[in-house]
Amino acid sequence: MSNDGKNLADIVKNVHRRLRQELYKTGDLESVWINHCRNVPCLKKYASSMHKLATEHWEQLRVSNPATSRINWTWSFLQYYFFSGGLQQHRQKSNSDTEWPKLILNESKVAVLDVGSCYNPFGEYEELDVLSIDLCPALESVYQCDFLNIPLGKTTVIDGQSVLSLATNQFHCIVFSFLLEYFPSPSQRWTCCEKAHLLLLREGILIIITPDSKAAHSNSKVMRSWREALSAIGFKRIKYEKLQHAHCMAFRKNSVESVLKAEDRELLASKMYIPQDFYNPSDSENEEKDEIKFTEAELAEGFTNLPLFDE
Ligand SMILES: C[S@@+](CC[C@H](N)C(=O)[O-])C[C@H]1O[C@@H](n2cnc3c(N)ncnc32)[C@H](O)[C@@H]1O
Repeated sequence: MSNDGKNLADIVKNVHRRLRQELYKTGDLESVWINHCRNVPCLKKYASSMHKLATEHWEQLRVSNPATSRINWTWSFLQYYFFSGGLQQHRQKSNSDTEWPKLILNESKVAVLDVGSCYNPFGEYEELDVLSIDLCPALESVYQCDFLNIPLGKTTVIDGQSVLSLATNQFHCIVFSFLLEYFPSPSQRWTCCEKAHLLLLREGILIIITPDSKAAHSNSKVMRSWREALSAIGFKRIKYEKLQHAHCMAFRKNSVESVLKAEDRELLASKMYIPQDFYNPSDSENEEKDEIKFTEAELAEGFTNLPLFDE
């Protein structure tokens, strides 16, 4: 990978790392997140670096080897599920008699919410009606919105370039592409997944893509833990594939509502961990304190192996 690509990937990874360090130092998740959202120069630098990294460097790889692309993977899954009988197959398997949402029949478009979109990579597909949102958009086609704190209600309200609220039971698909590992805490990842469940129509799809250049099995316990947590919300994993640089997963919203007790929610939220959550560079004993064991290499790198970075 070129030096330019490495520098851009470093900018992105350093923001993730700094958030984790701040949380470790203060233990105050709310203040860490508020301060981060106020740091506009940092958010803007991240947005332009991520945009450039994806469109100038990863795009080359997508052209030369389409099977490595998270965008292609997502599109081909959505084609299968919404236009080639996948939905009906899974409906039969789950013995559901739910009627197919009218929106699809009327407009022939899949309503997609792309969270943490950055540069609207799914805007290129005519069959998708995409609402792209980001904490700090890189392009005007993406609306500003902090998904962690956005109110959910009866209608989606957009004011200028910002989304002020999102309507529940509205979307056929929600995409978290390289989003969840941005957050320093499992509870924030869990909040995102719970919100996705409320926003999706029944039988809708949550796509989760998380970067990892290692072999599939090396982080299989992490992926299994996520699957268990999501299952408790009412999501069934119906597709998993390890691409060269990412885990790609499709979860189907099976149940309409999930009633979870506060203590269960806390336990389930902790299942949305990533290896770096356990890593503290200044305390080598930290690993010993945690129930879940990782090797030194896993702790140091974890999911921070962004595509192309280690080539
Ligand atoms: C690694 S980038 C991924 C960009 C794009 N989805 C892709 O696959 O290339 C993560 C993005 O998530 C955005 N993000 C982080 N927290 C967010 C939040 N709470 N609400 C909305 N977007 C958020 C960041 O601003 C950043 O653009």
